[in-house]
This record gives sequence, structure tokens and C-alpha cells, in this order.
Amino acid sequence: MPHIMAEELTKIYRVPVRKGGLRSAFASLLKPEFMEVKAVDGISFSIRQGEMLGVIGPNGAGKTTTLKLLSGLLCPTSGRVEAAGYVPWKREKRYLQRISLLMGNRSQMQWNNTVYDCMTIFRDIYQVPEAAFKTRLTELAFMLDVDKLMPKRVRDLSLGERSKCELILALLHRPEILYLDEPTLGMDVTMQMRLREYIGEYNRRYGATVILTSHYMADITSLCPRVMLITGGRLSFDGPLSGLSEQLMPYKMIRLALAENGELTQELLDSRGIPAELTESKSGAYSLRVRKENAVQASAMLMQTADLAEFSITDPPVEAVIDKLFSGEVAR
Ligand SMILES: Nc1ncnc2c1ncn2[C@@H]1O[C@H](COP(=O)(O)OP(=O)(O)OP(=O)(O)O)[C@@H](O)[C@H]1O
Repeated sequence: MPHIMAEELTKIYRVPVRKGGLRSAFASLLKPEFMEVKAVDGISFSIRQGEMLGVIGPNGAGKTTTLKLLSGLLCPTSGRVEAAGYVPWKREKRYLQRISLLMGNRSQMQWNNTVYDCMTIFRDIYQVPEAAFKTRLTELAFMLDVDKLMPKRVRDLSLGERSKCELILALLHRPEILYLDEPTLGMDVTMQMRLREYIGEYNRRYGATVILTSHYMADITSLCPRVMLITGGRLSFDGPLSGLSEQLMPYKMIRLALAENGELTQELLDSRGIPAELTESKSGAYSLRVRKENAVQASAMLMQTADLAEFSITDPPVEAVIDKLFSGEVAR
């Protein structure tokens, strides 16, 4: 049985339309107009217990709305959703105790409290036994290097420090499902790596299901064997990362270096009918892009045409695929 499943999940926001000008402002008071924003548009998927899933997509694609629907912060407009045997939007206490929703751009902590006070408030809300609270807090604070922050007021923390404390709060009650929305936001590179390591470790140790959104591809590539790509509220891809590049960029990269005094130009490639596009050339080293179906033919022709010192053929890096997707260069 899947741990989480969604069927034709849809969320439409109803947003009041505000027009400029005094007359229109009065008119909209008397007869308000609304427009509909379809943030999530009929997506279906299922997730096994213990899976780590990365949700990616451009700004405004519907990633956060999906996490809010799964965690029960929002009620779907239509469709079905179930997690750990519960219907999230019913917000049953037993469900809320099994999950955590961490949003990198929102704080769960009261600004005037000390960090330690926030921890004890969460301990009480989730009824974490005192001994377990102490052990978990000590371990997490050590791992994330925040021991010294405990007496500090939340309003005095830097963004990265706050993100680390938010993660501790999210893990104190040892949830079996972690919904992480941009968890590494504002952290320096070392801390991002440490946090990733810990999330991986948490998943392995407790068999937790983790659903993660991030614009940092390293979060996704290092943690998530499976990715879902959401674009315009729809699920455009669900599968392994490598499959995503197959779908979005059906190309191979050829890198080669020529033996002394050789030169490779686009004109030469075209004149010999080699189906490849020269994308970079630097001191005798070249990068070429070829469509997958032409890779073998292009490689053979290159070997006949030029005196090669080095030759390799690879898939495009996933970061390049995502960059292209986010910049709108790849058809969605
Ligand atoms: N409370 C809301 N009311 C109205 N529209 C909303 C609301 N929240 C989100 N939207 C709209 O729904 C769409 C999806 O937003 P969502 O926050 O889910 O996207 P996202 O993929 O998480 O984006 P980002 O990567 O920028 O965080 C966007 O068009 C957004 O403007």
C-alpha cells in the first residue's frame, strides 16, 4: 500500500480582482469580481514508505501548493489525497503528529522567544517525552552546530541560523513523513551539505518518507532517486533523474581534444555532413552537442575526420537540463 497517494488532485485559488481607479474600487466593493488560479491541475502519484522524492519546477509551478495539500494545510478543490492512511485536510491530530511541514521561507518560531523556548513549546505541542526531547535536541543541535544559539532570541538569528533551528523543530517529534519546502534556503554551502547528509541519515535510520522541493539541484541530486517535475500545475515527469534529461534534452555531449595543430569549426562539421553542433572551443578542446539518435554516426565521422587526442561522450549534466527548463528554453 502506498504511504502517500494523490488522484487527480486539483487546487484552484479564488483571487479577488482589483482594478485601478476610484469608480472601479467602489464597483468592486458592491460586486466583487474574482478570478481563478489553477495552481495544481489534476495530478496523480503514489509514494512508497521510505521513498525520497524531489519535486522540481519553475517558479509558480504549484510545488508549494502540492506540499500544502499533502500536509493538510489546504483542502483540495477536487481529487483525492491520502497520507499514512489519513485524509490530510481533515487535520486529525494523529496525522499531524506523524508529519512535519518545513517551509524555508516561513518561520514557526515566535520572534521574541529564545530558540530554546521555541523547542520546549514544540515539545509540549507534540507531547515529546522529556528524555527523548533531551536526547534528540542534543543530537540535532550538535549536528547542525547550533548549541550556542539556544539562549538567543529568534529575531536576532541570521536566515541560515533560523533555517537550522526550524529543521530541528520539524524533527523533534520524529515524524514519519517530512514535507520539506526549500529547506536549505539561506544556508552556506557547508551547512547545506550537512543538512542534506542529516536528512538522508534520518530517512535511512527511521524509514521516513521525504518529499522535498528545492531550487538547489544539489539537494535533489544528492537526496532524491525519484523526481517529479511540475509545470503549470501539471505533472510533466515522474521518474528517475536520468529519465528527466532523456525527456527534456534528447542530446549527448561529445568532448574531444585534437592532436597538435588541428582545428574544428562548425563550417568543417557542416561541410562533412557531421550531425553535431559545436558549443564550445577552448585551446584545442571542444564540446559538441548531438541528438541521441545521431550520436554513433557523429562519433564515427568525427574519428575519420580529425586526428583525436581525447574523446568522450556523455549525457548532459542534469543541472544544465534544469537550467534550460527554468529559463524556458525547453518546451514544457
Ligand atoms: N494563496 C494564494 N492565493 C492565490 N494564488 C496563489 C496562492 N498561493 C499560490 N498561488 C498561485 O498559485 C500558483 C502556484 O503557486 P505555488 O506557490 O504552489 O508555486 P511554486 O511552484 O511553489 O513556486 P515557487 O518555486 O516560486 O515557490 C502561482 O501562480 C501562485 O501565484
